[in-house]
Amino acid sequence: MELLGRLTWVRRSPRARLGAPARQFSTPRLDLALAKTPPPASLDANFTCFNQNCGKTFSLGEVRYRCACEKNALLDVTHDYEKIKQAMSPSDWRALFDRRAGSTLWPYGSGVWSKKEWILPHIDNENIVSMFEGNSNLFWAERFGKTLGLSELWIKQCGLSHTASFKDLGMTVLVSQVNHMRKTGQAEIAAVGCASTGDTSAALAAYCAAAGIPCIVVLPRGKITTAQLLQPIANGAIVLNIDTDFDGCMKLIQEIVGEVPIYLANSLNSLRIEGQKSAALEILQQFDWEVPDWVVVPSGNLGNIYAFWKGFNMAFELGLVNKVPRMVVAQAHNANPLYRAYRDGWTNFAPIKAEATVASAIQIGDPVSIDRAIYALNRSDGIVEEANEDEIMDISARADMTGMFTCPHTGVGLAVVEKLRQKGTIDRDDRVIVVSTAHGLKFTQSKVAYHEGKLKDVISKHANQPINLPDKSSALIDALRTRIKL
Ligand SMILES: Cc1ncc(COP(=O)(O)O)c(C=O)c1O
Ligand SMILES: N[C@@H](CCOP(=O)(O)O)C(=O)O
Repeated sequence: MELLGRLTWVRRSPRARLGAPARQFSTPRLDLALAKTPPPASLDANFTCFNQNCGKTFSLGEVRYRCACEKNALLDVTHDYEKIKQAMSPSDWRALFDRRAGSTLWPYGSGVWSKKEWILPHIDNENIVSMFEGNSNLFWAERFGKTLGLSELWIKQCGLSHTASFKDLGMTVLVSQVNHMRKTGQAEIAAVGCASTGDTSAALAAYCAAAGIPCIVVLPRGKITTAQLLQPIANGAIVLNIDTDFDGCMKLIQEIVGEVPIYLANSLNSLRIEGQKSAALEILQQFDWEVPDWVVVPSGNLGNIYAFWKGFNMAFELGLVNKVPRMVVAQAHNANPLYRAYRDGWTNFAPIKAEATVASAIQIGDPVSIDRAIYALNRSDGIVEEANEDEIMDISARADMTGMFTCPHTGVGLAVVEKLRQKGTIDRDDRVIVVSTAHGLKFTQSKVAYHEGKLKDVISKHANQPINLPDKSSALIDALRTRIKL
């Protein structure tokens, strides 16, 4: 059945304006009933060992984060691609996802649950914990792109979300599965817990509060922002401040979930990946299923780069697109274990002691998803690049002066794009997506310090200080004359 539909929220890409043919759509809207299409009964998903030679599988109803094999490998949520292909044609899947996203059809309006069949097909809709996550803005940074010599620089604003970071995407899936397991008696789970640099904890606290499930967050004391600390406090989570760094917190949470019935919510748990991969499918939808050339992801624990690749690759394997983009991991120089391994030709990966960085959420030296990240980079002709503190804050300030309000992690991504453009790795007309992983309003401390010229290792070349004046119009005009031609 060929389905026709009007994409109500696809932007006409610059290529269309530049004369390249953009796909024309018919005007009739898809039948509303289509969007409510129940998942084909045969679709399901399982945990599978990430080690390709193992083959062990486990029910998603099990409390399990790693395989039982001798490698104790991570897991991956796997779907039966043949059954998905048999269920509907690629064009029908595209049309179904397009019709649902952004609608008020529970739970399908969510950017994640509009792809339910590709994420958690088995879960009862009433057990889904969703706050309309996803459907984030894909912003054409036309003016700033020109300063970098790019005609198609786009920002996927995953930080425009319920808790102001991309973590909501994975958390809706994980907390929904926990809710489902508790409601169906599949497992005794007293609470859900995570270690965090501040965004995972914020997302977990919000979704647990929405579900009425107890939440525990383990945080590196003094190393997260005020906004990040306030979120789990406000959502009623048990907030444990530990005198260590994130890597120390990650070690602790893994120890306690092995001893008491607390369910682990870090992206070591592959359920998180399933939700986060939906942002890749959204990018394809927003470009009318055209595949971008580059996707740049600021990275720390390395779950998100794999999630994005997995989303693009699922669409490719299932015939909805004809390729995957080149993936780029962007790291802060002060927390760059993957960059070091890449620079040394993948000969050896060694955890490091991550140093303080303005990109505080990626101050991670011992990433749990190292194998996943390398797997994704090897299958997308991927690149790893880094940016130092001055490069991060300088380009953040330049981007902000074109209307953005970047978090420092977005700054890492932009700085890496600038480097790759300057090297000629990225061409002028390549379509480049930088994933903005959080909202700048969660990270104001570093921005304030930048404009006050108080950041270590940073020259505030674009500092913009407020002018304090008496309440006299003449004083204001005099001050303005020093700034603009009147
Ligand atoms: C704002 C922000 N950006 C980027 C990242 C990196 O994502 P990942 O840990 O999946 O590499 C994180 C968390 O780790 C984050 O909180
Ligand atoms: N930046 C993350 C660190 C943990 O990453 P996760 O993928 O394990 O959740 C955070 O915000 O805590």
